[in-house]
Amino acid sequence: MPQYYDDDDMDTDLQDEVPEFRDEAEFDDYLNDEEYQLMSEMFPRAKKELADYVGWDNLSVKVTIFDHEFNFDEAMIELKRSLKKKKTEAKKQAVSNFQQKSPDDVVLEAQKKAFEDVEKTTKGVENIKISNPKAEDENEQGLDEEEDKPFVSEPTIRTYRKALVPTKPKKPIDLEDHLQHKKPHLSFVVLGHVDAGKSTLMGRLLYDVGAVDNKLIRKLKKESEMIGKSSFHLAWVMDQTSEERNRGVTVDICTSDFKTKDATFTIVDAPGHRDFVPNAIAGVSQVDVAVLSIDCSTDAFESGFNLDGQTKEHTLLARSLGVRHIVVAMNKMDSVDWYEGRFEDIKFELRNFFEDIGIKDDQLSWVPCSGLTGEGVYQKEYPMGQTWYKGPSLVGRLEEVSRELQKYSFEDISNTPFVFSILEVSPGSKANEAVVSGRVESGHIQGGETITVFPSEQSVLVDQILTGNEQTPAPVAIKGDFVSLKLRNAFYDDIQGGDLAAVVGYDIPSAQEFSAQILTFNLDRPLLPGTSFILFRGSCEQPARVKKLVSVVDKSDPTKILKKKVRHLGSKQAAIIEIELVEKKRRVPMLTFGENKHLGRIVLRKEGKTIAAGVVKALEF
Ligand SMILES: Nc1nc2c(ncn2[C@@H]2O[C@H](COP(=O)(O)OP(=O)(O)OP(=O)(O)O)[C@@H](O)[C@H]2O)c(=O)[nH]1
Repeated sequence: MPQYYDDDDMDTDLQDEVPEFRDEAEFDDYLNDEEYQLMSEMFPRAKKELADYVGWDNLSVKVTIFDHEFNFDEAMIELKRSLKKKKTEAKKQAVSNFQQKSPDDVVLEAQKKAFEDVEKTTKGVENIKISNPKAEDENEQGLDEEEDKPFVSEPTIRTYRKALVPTKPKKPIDLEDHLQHKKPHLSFVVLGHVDAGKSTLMGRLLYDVGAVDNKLIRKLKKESEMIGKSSFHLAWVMDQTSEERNRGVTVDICTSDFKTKDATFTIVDAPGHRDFVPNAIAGVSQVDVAVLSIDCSTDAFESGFNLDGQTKEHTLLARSLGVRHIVVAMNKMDSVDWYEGRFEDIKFELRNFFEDIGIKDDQLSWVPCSGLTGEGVYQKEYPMGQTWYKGPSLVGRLEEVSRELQKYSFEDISNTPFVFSILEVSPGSKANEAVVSGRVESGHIQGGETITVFPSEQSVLVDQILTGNEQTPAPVAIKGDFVSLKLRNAFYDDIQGGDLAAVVGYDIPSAQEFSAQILTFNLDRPLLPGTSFILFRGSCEQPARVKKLVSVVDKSDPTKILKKKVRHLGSKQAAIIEIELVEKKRRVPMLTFGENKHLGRIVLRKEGKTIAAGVVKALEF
């Protein structure tokens, strides 16, 4: 059984339960339609009113409102009488935190922009006619559920002649021999709270492994000293070395490659908004490993981890999207004099959370380090005072993980069809050329082979494979590699970030509707048929809505149906649902989880919050 369902509880304060009902969902079910409607209106108001109180949970609040026959004021008086007010200290901290721009604000802003950008992103697809201007207007309105009506008409797509017969590589290689001699390759994303030191850590890492030269460092140091923030020069390295990509979709991903004696690496980064959750999703969905930067300085962990839960959300997403290993960089240890107690306390708390969401100990590594001073990052020795940690440095651990994860299976790579996720497309030097960059999702490809790009279904010739920051030609690209493919016979206009490509003979269908197995997160409002949300699949994000709630299933055994005829879904329920994409200007190529473990994963977000994660079960049921 897939292991992606979990029993997480993001809000530790909200755990007490009233005995008559096992959970909130059971209570919601008990209400009749009229009561349910009233509760949906009152409950969000009640939550707002109780924001300064501790010790309540969703169920007890709902039951109290119910017991008071929906007399809101009376219910509030009773609840407040029985609850404790938050301590002033905690409140002060929360106030100062919320004075900053919250990640959700950033998300909402960006999602609004995403909708405004819909036209821009589809520009260049001149062959698609939009024959419902009303729907276009509606779509620009943004996130309002009412506005997310599907377009009535189907798009008209230019048709291409799809190749049916594969072409042979120009210079065939001995794949088995190649795999035996190839250094393992690992792609990873860096996650963590705002100011957790992610950029500084990656800058230090790239500098220490020799991926950036002294000249650049000197230049950045001078620039950062000029603004009185000399420590920032390391944080700027990542932006300078990343190959910035303007992919015409709503999130940007850039990659930085580096190599050591034992392995090659790709850092997948989302510049501009490193703490912007949709970017984190896009980044996480491209990688096997996440480096989670934790700020170990005094009090920082407590505010970052417990208050706004961003570290928690990132981690939960990493797990939902199938990340196989998390290296926890216990960062800024220099600021607490490498005190072992601090390391252990934070590790203890984090470990409990990881356990709760189903991440096992052998999927985790813990490395004390300092991005600023460099100890624990690559080869710089720990200071004298640090005698308690004997393990590898951050890079050393990443090398080990790359070996553990990338035990190449010749059969797997040679027998599975080549599938490629396109992140960016740019025109080539000639009229019928295009260069697509992205990740090999399965199989392998060589120059001279023909592939088909979906959804346009144009068959194109792979002229050259280019890899690394320098874009040097390579004889082959295999599963997990980040490469650029120089294509011939391509209509550049009709390829976009989010498209998929596959070897001739392997068709990738486009779906407007599909069924999915999901697990809901903590919900403010129940998920109903018609609820609109943003669907994330890899780097692709699309407005979508719930078409039908099919069944509630057992979390630990999703084949076990607990309930049919579902009217709504509450928090932390596992369910089978039907999803409909409402943006019909361009079709979306989809693969099920059974066909591809990476591309078959989805995340559902609404109003800046992740509401569910899951897998695609079947297309066009
Ligand atoms: N003492 C100490 N300070 C650090 C370390 N790493 C980063 N900092 C400081 O922490 C602050 C944030 O560092 P960044 O690298 O910008 O953090 P970030 O997570 O990339 O920040 P955002 O991109 O804003 O999310 C800066 O003032 C850094 O100088 C470290 O290892 N030790």
